[in-house]
Amino acid sequence: MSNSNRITIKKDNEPIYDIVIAKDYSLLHEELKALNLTGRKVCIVTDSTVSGLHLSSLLEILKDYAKVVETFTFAAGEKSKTLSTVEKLYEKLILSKFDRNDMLFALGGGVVGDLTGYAAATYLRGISFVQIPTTLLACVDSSIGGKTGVDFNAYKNMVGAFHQPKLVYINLAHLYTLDDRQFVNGMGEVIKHGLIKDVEYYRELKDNRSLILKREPEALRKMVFRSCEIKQEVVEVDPTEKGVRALLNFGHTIGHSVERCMDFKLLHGECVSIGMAGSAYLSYQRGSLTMEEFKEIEEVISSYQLPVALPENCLSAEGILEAVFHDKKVDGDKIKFILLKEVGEAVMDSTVTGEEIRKAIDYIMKSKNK
Ligand SMILES: NC(=O)c1ccc[n+]([C@@H]2O[C@H](COP(=O)([O-])OP(=O)(O)OC[C@H]3O[C@@H](n4cnc5c(N)ncnc54)[C@H](O)[C@@H]3O)[C@@H](O)[C@H]2O)c1
Ligand SMILES: O=C(O)C(=O)C[C@@H](O)[C@H](O)[C@H](O)COP(=O)(O)O
Ligand SMILES: [Zn+2]
Repeated sequence: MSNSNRITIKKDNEPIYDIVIAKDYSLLHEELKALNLTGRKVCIVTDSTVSGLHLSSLLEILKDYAKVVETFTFAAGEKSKTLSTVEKLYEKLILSKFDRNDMLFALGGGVVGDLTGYAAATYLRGISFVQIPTTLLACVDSSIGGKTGVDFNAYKNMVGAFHQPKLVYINLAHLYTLDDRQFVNGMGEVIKHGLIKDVEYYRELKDNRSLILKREPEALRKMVFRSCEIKQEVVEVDPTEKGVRALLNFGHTIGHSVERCMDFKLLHGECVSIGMAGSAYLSYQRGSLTMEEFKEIEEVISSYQLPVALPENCLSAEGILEAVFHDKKVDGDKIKFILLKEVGEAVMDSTVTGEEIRKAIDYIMKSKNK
């Protein structure tokens, strides 16, 4: 794995933005100079938890580069990822007279990043934004690739836009204030990367579990770097999800539905983990995975203390199936379902029937968390 600390995301071979992976904020200064914020206003958007932990250090740095530094803080959690929070942010930007040359900084997890990106995509028909992800999930997944948006009527990411950041700056020090549940939540997306794209990486995740769970600095840096590379490989080829980008949705069709049906009491990475177990079951039923491979996937997910089964007696299979057909992968009366062709290679399949998905849901309802 690379010792580099930079990944450049390109479009048609032209660089569009960098992901910088650092142990602190020391590399941010050069990046801010390059963004040329002189005379500009910036607004740091963050949530109520991150603001108490990490806002002041970023604020102090930005004050040296921008004319005005505003902050906008909203209540932490998925339930804030709505148009009404975006409206409050628009109000703040209008009152502070933000113009098209001013910039937003998303400091937080995927909720902050998705919401800030959407506000940036739509305010004045589009202003620039920077991603400073502070959860593992946001570092390896949501801050990269320009998918922005909010939930609507509790349906996930129903309103959104593709809008690429100017920079993704990962300060790995932030990952040490995450509690264990939030840390392993991000491992759901990391394991997904191995399963869909890189069997060797999946095996490393299996073998290096104790170092990763301890957040040993070099193991963490390497893992974040490799996951960012995998996300890069996919989003560069297909930035607006016309094709292969859909593979990043492995586990999400069922996962998003579980998130909604659980009223967001389970976290995104936890629901994706349950969804991956269901989708791996379907891949096994279709004959592309052996029983041993399928069981190993469940074991690897469980070994990170992530769920592979639904909590007992709390959901109806019908309700989950109904919400599956409202997710964004519906194409007429078909659903673009992501299966594993083999461990380390995902494939999109539009022939998966409602009956098959129902069987997978029944499986994750009846199976037990290990
Ligand atoms: N755009 C994309 O490509 C993409 C990809 C994956 C997930 N997502 C979205 O991302 C969201 C999930 O992201 P998330 O798991 O980061 O959730 P989140 O943003 O809600 O963060 C999780 C919790 O951790 C807290 N937190 C954040 N950083 C912290 C830190 N350094 N120390 C202590 N606490 C911290 C937050 O306050 C929050 O309570 C979902 O809405 C999901 O749909 C988007
Ligand atoms: O970047 C992508 O593309 C992904 O699908 C990454 C997912 O992990 C992420 O949860 C994404 O927000 C889901 O996209 P959606 O289009 O199904 O809402
Ligand atoms: Zn996801």
